[in-house]
Amino acid sequence: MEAEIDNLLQWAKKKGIEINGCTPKQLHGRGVGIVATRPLKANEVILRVPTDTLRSLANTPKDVVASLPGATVHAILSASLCLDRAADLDAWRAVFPSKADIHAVLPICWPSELRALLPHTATTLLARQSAKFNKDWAAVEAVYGGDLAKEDFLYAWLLVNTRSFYHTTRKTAKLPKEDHMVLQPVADLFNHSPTGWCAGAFNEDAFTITTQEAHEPGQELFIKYGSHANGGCGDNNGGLAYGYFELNTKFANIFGQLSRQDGGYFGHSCQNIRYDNGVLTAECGDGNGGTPTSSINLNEHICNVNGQLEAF
Ligand SMILES: C[S@@+](CC[C@H](N)C(=O)[O-])C[C@H]1O[C@@H](n2cnc3c(N)ncnc32)[C@H](O)[C@@H]1O
Repeated sequence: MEAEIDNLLQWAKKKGIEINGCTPKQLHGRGVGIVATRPLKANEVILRVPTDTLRSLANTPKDVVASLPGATVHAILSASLCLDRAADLDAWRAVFPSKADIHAVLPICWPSELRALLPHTATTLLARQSAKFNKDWAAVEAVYGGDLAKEDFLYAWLLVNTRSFYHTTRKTAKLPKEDHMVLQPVADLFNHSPTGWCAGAFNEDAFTITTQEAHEPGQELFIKYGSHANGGCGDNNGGLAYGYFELNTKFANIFGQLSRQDGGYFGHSCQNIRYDNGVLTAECGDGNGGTPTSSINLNEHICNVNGQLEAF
């Protein structure tokens, strides 16, 4: 894997992806992750991925998008990943987990006798995920069935599922949350930790990842993943607990549009903030002097996980 990582770093440099004080590394039990190569302080930008290197709906070949009207962005990005056989992608593809790795860890690929051992909550989520995949495959098979095998589409679909980020631009701010899904070479190598994570942020030009605390050389750097639409709320075990968090830390104002984002602090640039029947509404500055009214349905982003409110 060392040669593949060196190759990826050279490719990334050519693409304008800046990596500072850290490098991808094969880690026991976690595939590839990112580790510090020198002492890092808090607030250092360790990765900058220019917007034009993201794989998004906007830069998917127009013929692929046009051939799949009404398909989810997840389906379109996955089909495009399968159909794109350009050698330019080889450096990135070489560090993907293999099909065998994906099959080993993701229950959607497991035989039914193994799936039967899953706890109830996981079975519910898996049923939702399988339904979403089947719908996406039906849309793609109808157009590309002669060219794409279901197994290859599933592999690409699961890569998108486990490696995509949410990224909003002025153009996409008003689209549904799922339409903000993008793939980000190199950023997709950060593993997840629920604590001690680095912060991701984006603007029109780039996506950046910044340390929030000091790291020693060799220490792994993590980010904190959000959930996908096909994740959603888990089941609970009964009983009541008091769940609380500050909405301001979970939602952002993106060019006048309320959006789900950790550390978003929408309250800094929105006013007349109100809440009615699950919907948060406010007048939010759009950066052009306007303050359009924006609403977001909190039920789509907050759930009760075993008595604790969680945003996803
Ligand atoms: C965005 S990728 C991260 C890079 C990945 N490790 C790789 O080799 O390409 C997400 C996948 O990494 C793995 N992963 C992420 N965080 C992890 C952790 N804390 N421990 C173990 N595996 C993790 C899971 O398989 C997850 O689906």
